[in-house]
Amino acid sequence: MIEFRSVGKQFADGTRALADFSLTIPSHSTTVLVGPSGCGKTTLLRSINRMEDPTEGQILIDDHDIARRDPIQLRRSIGYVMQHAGLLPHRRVIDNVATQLRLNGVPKAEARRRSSEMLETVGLGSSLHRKYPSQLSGGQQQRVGVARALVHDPNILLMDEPFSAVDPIVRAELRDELLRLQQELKKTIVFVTHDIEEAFALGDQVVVLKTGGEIAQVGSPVDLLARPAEAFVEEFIGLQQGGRRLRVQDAYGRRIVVDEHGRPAGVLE
Ligand SMILES: Nc1ncnc2c1ncn2[C@@H]1O[C@H](COP(=O)(O)OP(=O)(O)OP(=O)(O)O)[C@@H](O)[C@H]1O
Repeated sequence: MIEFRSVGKQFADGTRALADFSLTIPSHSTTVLVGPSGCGKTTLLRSINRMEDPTEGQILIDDHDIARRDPIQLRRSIGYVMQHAGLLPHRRVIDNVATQLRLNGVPKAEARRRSSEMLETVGLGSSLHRKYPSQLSGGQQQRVGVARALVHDPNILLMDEPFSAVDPIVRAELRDELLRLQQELKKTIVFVTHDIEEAFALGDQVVVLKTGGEIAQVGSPVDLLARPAEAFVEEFIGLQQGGRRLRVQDAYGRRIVVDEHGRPAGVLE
């Protein structure tokens, strides 16, 4: 469990990103932080592995205050995936992944074996392992980024808009792949996005943020749709524009679901 207790963050230039932010992130499930640009999502994420330190309040992982942990040790114990995979261009795919283990003191042969297995797990076959990152597609590079983040078997995986730089089809593929992986691995995932569809697809818990890191609502996708806490949430999840209002129409004896424009969206079983 990750717990934010009255966390505040003011940057050196005086910008206040967070004030009195409190949230509990349960273990073994996916929490998505979603909100408009600049609302503090990345700052929240980076404060979990101490890439940023709060200026007020506390963050606890399994009841231990992370301010007391060595930041480098902490960072190495947590998986982190960024928007651009951030791979080392002069290193082969397998070595990009293995580096993570080598830093944690795993011998070279074992590091390569485990890296190879993890690359297979994220859907990258052995023919790609000895290539360089520039020889891979954007989606494949992101998969390497995920493999690198998971290879040392961290309990926590932080993902900062990991799929936003790839095209929509690959993005959907990566999203489905993450759902599959998570069913198997049951990590504590904290996922940042400004895309509400992605938040609904991935999140067990979705946190809708407003500017200044203020929480508009925390709940499951069903909670947000059925009981939006305020107009901001309704608008953010697309209820006000009517985009999520579906209706049932009868056609040829079957019940067809249509959207607000009357376009068919599916069949009701
Ligand atoms: N190093 C910094 N120095 C000063 N201000 C910063 C710094 N990093 C972020 N900020 C500011 O803090 C606020 C929150 O930024 P953050 O990157 O956490 O937002 P975000 O929700 O992740 O945005 P986006 O969706 O655009 O990535 C913004 O106002 C931003 O300009």
